Amino acid sequence: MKRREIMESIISIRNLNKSFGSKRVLKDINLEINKGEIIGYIGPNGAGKSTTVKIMLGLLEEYEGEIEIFGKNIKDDPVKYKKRIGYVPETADIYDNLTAREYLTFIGELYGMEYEEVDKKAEELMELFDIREVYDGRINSFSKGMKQKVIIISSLLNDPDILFLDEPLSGIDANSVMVIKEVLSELVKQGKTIFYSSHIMEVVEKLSDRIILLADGKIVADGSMEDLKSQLEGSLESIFNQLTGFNEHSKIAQGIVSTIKRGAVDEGL
Ligand SMILES: Nc1ncnc2c1ncn2[C@@H]1O[C@H](COP(=O)(O)OP(=O)(O)OP(=O)(O)O)[C@@H](O)[C@H]1O
Repeated sequence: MKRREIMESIISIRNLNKSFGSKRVLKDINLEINKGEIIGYIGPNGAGKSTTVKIMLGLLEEYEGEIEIFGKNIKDDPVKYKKRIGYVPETADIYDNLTAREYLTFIGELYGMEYEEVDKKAEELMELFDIREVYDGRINSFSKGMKQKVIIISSLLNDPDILFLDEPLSGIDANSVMVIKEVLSELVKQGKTIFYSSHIMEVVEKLSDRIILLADGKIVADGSMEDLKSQLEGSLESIFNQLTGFNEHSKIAQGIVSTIKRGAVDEGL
């Protein structure tokens, strides 16, 4: 633990189990997350990462086990804790027909902020994220990265204590990625907690002070990058491969390439 002297649990997950029909998706998840941690939550496609996040956000209500956020069971008061969290979903249903100003002020007002206050804050954040010129443009005319920036801004308007980020940098250019990484590190220094889910291992490795690896609904690793490296060798990508038992990338790639070639007409161009 780098920065904190006293550990204060901010998210506590106990014996979490979740099934969709007969399929068990989360199997006995236990996690204590402390204030000020930046958690890299990783795992193969379908491991159960989004499901865990959706349960914590109160978007999926049927599950077994207990979840406490800010020291209270989320089922006891399913509304209050949400005012103190921000969420950047993997795919967002953003109101495309609105302008960024309309959308962001609407979100701010949902959090109970005054229109003038949220309007000013949103405009300043648009400026800082280098998209001020489209504040009054309709979101459906934005590029993927511009939309993603609007979603990130919307998640920060209420100055959340916990930020859940699901693949937040997708579509964002390299300069803005540097800014956002810096913002996240700064927020953590101020005591915010960040739950960061991504498949981009380089970013997770650099950003997170604790990495949790989920495979087939179970936690298979939980520790700092140094902890993981003391048990296994290589980069986070290679540790990920080792812990998920994956060593067939060349064979699979060759299979894909030879399948692509099959049956295609060679025009001899
Ligand atoms: N609403 C649903 N109904 C049925 N099955 C679901 C539902 N949502 C998720 N699942 C299943 O639960 C499993 C975990 O899905 P989840 O989206 O949590 O994985 P993930 O780790 O976030 O994957 P990815 O990295 O691809 O985003 C998958 O097998 C998925 O098919």
